[in-house]
Amino acid sequence: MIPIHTAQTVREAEESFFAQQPGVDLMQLAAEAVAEAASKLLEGDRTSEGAVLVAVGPGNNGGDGLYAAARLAGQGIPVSLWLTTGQAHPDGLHAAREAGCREVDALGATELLAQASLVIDAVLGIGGRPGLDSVVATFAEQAEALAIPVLSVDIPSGLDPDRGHVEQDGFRAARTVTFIARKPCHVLQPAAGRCGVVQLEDLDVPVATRPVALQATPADIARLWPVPGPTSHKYSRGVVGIDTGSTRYPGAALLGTIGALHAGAGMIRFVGPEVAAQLVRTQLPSVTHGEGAVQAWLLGSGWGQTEANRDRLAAHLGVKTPAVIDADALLSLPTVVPPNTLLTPHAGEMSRMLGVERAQVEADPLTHARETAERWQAVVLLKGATQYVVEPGGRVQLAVPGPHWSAQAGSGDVLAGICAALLAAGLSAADAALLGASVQAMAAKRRLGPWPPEVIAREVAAVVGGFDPVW
Ligand SMILES: NC(=O)C1=CN([C@@H]2O[C@H](COP(=O)(O)OP(=O)(O)OC[C@H]3O[C@@H](n4cnc5c(N)ncnc54)[C@H](O)[C@@H]3O)[C@@H](O)[C@H]2O)[C@@H](O)CC1
Ligand SMILES: [K+]
Repeated sequence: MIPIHTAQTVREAEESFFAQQPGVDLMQLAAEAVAEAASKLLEGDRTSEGAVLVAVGPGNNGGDGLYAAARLAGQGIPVSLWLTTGQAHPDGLHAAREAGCREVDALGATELLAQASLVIDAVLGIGGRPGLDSVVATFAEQAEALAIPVLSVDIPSGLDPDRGHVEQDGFRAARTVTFIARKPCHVLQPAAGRCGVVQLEDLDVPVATRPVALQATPADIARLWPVPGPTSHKYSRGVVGIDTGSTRYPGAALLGTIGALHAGAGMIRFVGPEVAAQLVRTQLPSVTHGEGAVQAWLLGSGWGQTEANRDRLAAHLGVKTPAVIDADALLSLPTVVPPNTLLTPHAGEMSRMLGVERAQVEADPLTHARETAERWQAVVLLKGATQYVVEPGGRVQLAVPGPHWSAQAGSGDVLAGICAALLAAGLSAADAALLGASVQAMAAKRRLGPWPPEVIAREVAAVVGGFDPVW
């Protein structure tokens, strides 16, 4: 799991490091890493005038950029500096001038762009207020329009380091070299999409504070997956009870059942409406029909918004079996849900659950996911380009990210089914959510393109097969 830290936490780590080791110059270490990354991006194209154009802001982020500029100029690479506010880190500026960097103004920077091989974005880092001055914003847009690679120092300037929300257009980096720890903007969409490849340089500065979130990696998912052993049987692997679908939406029932089956459910009992049951029967012969003991319920997908939802939900929740509650059922929740319940809303559903606008959830998903988890004392999987697993008490985990092709009808139905299979296998709701969302993303990555959700669901089985240590 990759720890994600806020700008404040990173600052505190830096301060206590300085207190203990005052002789270490972190800015030089940062600049060295930036210069090395720049050299790699240049790929030998160092001849054109203004090969590297460094946009320099007034603070230490600009300082990193200036010392990196000095290093590159020292290697004989032509480097131009644009001091975006006219102010700059004094020692860094001195070093860059000494090394032979030349200075341009805003107009000169724009003119040079067409010939530049690389832009280093050292305007603002973790000390910046979100947003860019309009001249810098225009420059960033032009760099993107001309497809000039951008190397961002610490964060693409103008982003809020602690959020995934993007206020305005700005730099779109090919690579971001960040320091000490990854910040939320590096992993939360849509901001993460502006960072390009994120390269972490920890500078040997330890961070003692609890991370704000943990980002899962494919290796974490493989390690945590409940692979069956020699004593496993269908009941021990977990029986999933599925009550999903309606006359209007029978397909949702089939998709969730396909999801559960391909994620390794030991057995499935389908108890949804007959129209959905018929569909499942013809497509999935291993699914059984009718009531019986189950280890987890899958509820809500494709119910439609009807008065009957509250009773349909209550009929299953009464027995305190763990449950995945999805889609329309999320709007009929009782005030208390059984332990190990997983709620799987997207932003629109979460906004209705909380009685706020969808835009508010999208602008600050984490706060709203936390509020949802606290209100129902249940684990929440907030679906979207970034998939947040939030527990009551505040622990936040982020699923392995996947391609944006998955933003399609039916993905959520499949995902709920995958999570239900994991819940039935005995995982906690948080692990079921993290593994479920991650494995679907990993499957979508293997099947890149606009494949329908049931195809991605079948690919899940292939991904899970790779987790088996025996074969
Ligand atoms: N804290 C750390 O761990 C380390 C920090 N380093 C660098 O230092 C950076 C942080 O430096 P600073 O704290 O000086 O902050 P920044 O360099 O990010 O920006 C602060 C400066 O920009 C001005 N400013 C803020 N928002 C603005 C806006 N929207 N438009 C125009 N000007 C604005 C402020 O008045 C201030 O002068 C990091 O991002 C990183 O690049 C590295 O040198 C190494 C380690
Ligand atoms: K920057």
